[in-house]
Amino acid sequence: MASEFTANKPDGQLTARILLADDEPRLLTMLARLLREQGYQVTEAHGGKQACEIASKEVFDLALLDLRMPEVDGFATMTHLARSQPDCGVVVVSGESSFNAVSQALRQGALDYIRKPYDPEELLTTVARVLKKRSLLKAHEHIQVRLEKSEALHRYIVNSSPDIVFMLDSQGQFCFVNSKVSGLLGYQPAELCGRHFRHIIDERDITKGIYSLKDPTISADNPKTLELRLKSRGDGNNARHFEVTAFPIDPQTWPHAGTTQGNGSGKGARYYGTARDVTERKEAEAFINYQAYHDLLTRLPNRSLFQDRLELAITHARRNRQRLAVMFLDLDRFKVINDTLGHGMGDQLLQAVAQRLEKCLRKGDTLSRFGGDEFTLLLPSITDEEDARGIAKKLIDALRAPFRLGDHEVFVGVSIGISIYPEMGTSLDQLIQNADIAMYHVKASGKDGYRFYNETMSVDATSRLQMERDLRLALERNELKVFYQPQVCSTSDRVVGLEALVRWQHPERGLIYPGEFLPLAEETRLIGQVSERVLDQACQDAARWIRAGHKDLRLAVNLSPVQVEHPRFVETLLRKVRAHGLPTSNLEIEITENTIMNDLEQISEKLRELAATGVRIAIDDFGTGYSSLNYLHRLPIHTLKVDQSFVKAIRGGEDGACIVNAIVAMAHGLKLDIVAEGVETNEQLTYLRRLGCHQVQGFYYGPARPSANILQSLVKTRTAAPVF
Ligand SMILES: Nc1nc2c(ncn2[C@@H]2O[C@@H]3COP(=O)(O)O[C@H]4[C@@H](O)[C@H](n5cnc6c(=O)[nH]c(N)nc65)O[C@@H]4COP(=O)(O)O[C@H]3[C@H]2O)c(=O)[nH]1
Repeated sequence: MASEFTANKPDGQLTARILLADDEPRLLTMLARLLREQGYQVTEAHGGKQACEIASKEVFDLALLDLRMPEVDGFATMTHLARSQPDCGVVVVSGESSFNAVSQALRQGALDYIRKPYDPEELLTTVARVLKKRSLLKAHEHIQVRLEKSEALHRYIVNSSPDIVFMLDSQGQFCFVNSKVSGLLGYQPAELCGRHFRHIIDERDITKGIYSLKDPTISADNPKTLELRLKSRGDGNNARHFEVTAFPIDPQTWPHAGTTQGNGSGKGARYYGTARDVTERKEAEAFINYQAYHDLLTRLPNRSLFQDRLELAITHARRNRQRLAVMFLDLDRFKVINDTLGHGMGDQLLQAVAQRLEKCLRKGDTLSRFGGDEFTLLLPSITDEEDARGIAKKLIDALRAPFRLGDHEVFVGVSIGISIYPEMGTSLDQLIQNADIAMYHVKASGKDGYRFYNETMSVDATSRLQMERDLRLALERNELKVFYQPQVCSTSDRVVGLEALVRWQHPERGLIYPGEFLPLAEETRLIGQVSERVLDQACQDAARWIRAGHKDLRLAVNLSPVQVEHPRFVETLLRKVRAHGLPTSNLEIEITENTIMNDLEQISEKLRELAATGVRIAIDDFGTGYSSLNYLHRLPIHTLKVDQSFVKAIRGGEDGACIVNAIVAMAHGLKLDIVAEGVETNEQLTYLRRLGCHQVQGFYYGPARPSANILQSLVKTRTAAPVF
């Protein structure tokens, strides 16, 4: 039970409550009067027994007790008071002056001893002193309790902080660290106290950490904030990122007393600091940064990072008079695979390609994904072109083996253009652009190879761009026309078929032949639109001629690989043919061996589907490609078209003639029709007739003509003169 001085007198003096216990009524009354005169609140007890009873009900600040009292003496009363009112002070006022009695009273807790008869002045002085002492003690206790509460609150706040809070001594050793360190890094505060702070800093940041505290400009008003990696306990590799703020503290201002509880007392502290875990933020920043400079699919540097590195490499090469190489790589057949097998497979393929390419490179080289199926490569220090040539060959070889994508095995090639600093460009843009131009020349000349840039290529590139623009316009303005070349029966001279051949009626350049614009159309994917136009027009024209009475007329249409490899090729083709009312049995599609071999499995299925509807299939330019007997009998092929280069060789027993012989024999053996292309002379015609090649096509019978000229030629038969 706490005893408080409950009221103040008007003059501000405390009014203490005093219990008097004496068995002599006269002395009791005198003492009570004396004390009351001083303003104290006095309660009188006649003997120890009554004192104990009163003390059980009322609260006192001080008890003045006689020792010798009947029934319950002063010692017993003290014992009772100590139990019931431990805060009540006791002063003994007794005639008993033996040493034993006095010392026992003091041992039992009496604060002072006044011997009877007492000097009133002396008694009042003692009472006032004891009360004052009691009051000071109470105040001290009160402050102590508040301090403890406050310290507990602060400790709670510090330990609940989301940050590590620490203090270091002048040597940089921990003298306090909050318990957050255990959750974030796994250390117990007690094991860190006394250890140097470098103990928890990642090796890479130790110098930075140590020098930061030595900075003469840091102060409480100007704390030092820096990012440090701190090691987790027991796992040096697993560092986390912290934003550490630290500043020196004036030791005079720091209360040195305190409990330790394992965290350290902060004694001797010279620096105070906090460490905020910013690992997640750093990781997010690192990821954003990575994303900004990398291609997430292949994990290769992206265009921006490549350009940064190239810029640096150029500066370095210029300063050291060195050379460097930039390569522009474009995959061959990627678009077809991507369209046919889907983008998921396409992505897998790009990843696999990137891995294979990377294996060919040295540390310091930068391979980047430039976009789509384009990659760029920087070789920062090469001695001469031979170095670049060696790498280019290695890259081409690396992609030669087939790639396994699910159940499919696919082949991709790569076309590589190379520019060398300083001979083939001195700036970033020039080097990349020239490598790109060189790459296009590889594509134009048959793909899967490499070329170094030279100045004549730029002219081509400019005209190529112009042509691409023109071709788009041509599609819009309907400048593409379909011409037809007859396929004639060599024995009857009757026109049995017409081959549709596209022409571009250019407003300025006149008639342009497909050899000039189809490769570009293939590269730029415009081939899809070009082919649709031709197919539409040709089906429409042929259907009209068939309706006009030429019901056996065969229409031969060339198809590009891009068309055939398209996933919905069969469906699209049949829809068009039927839309124009052309019987499928009157249509023959011409495809090259290379188109078939690009993906034998897929394409044979499509050809079977088409053949089942009556569409005929012809192999164009036969003899110039694989000429594999293996696929001939596995596919629904109706016609072989002998390439005109072999027909041209029918001149007095050249090898070409032998090839024609072989092809015709093979076609007979396989029961296939055969059409010889490029027949220009009577000699060739006679030779082919004798060989049993009954269908021919060529300038001998006339070139391809516009549709307006066709109908009349269909009714004519010829003996010696051309059809057209
Ligand atoms: N020297 C000579 N040449 C002759 C003779 N008879 C015909 N030619 C030419 O030989 C080519 C035959 O067509 P191809 O082998 O299918 O070769 C075609 C074909 O592969 C492609 N092509 C033409 N039109 C189309 C089309 O609409 N779509 C697709 N995908 N390709 C086409 O372009 C190639 C070239 O077509 P063209 O320039 O029209 O050239 C045609 C034709 O004009 C001759 O007696 N002597």
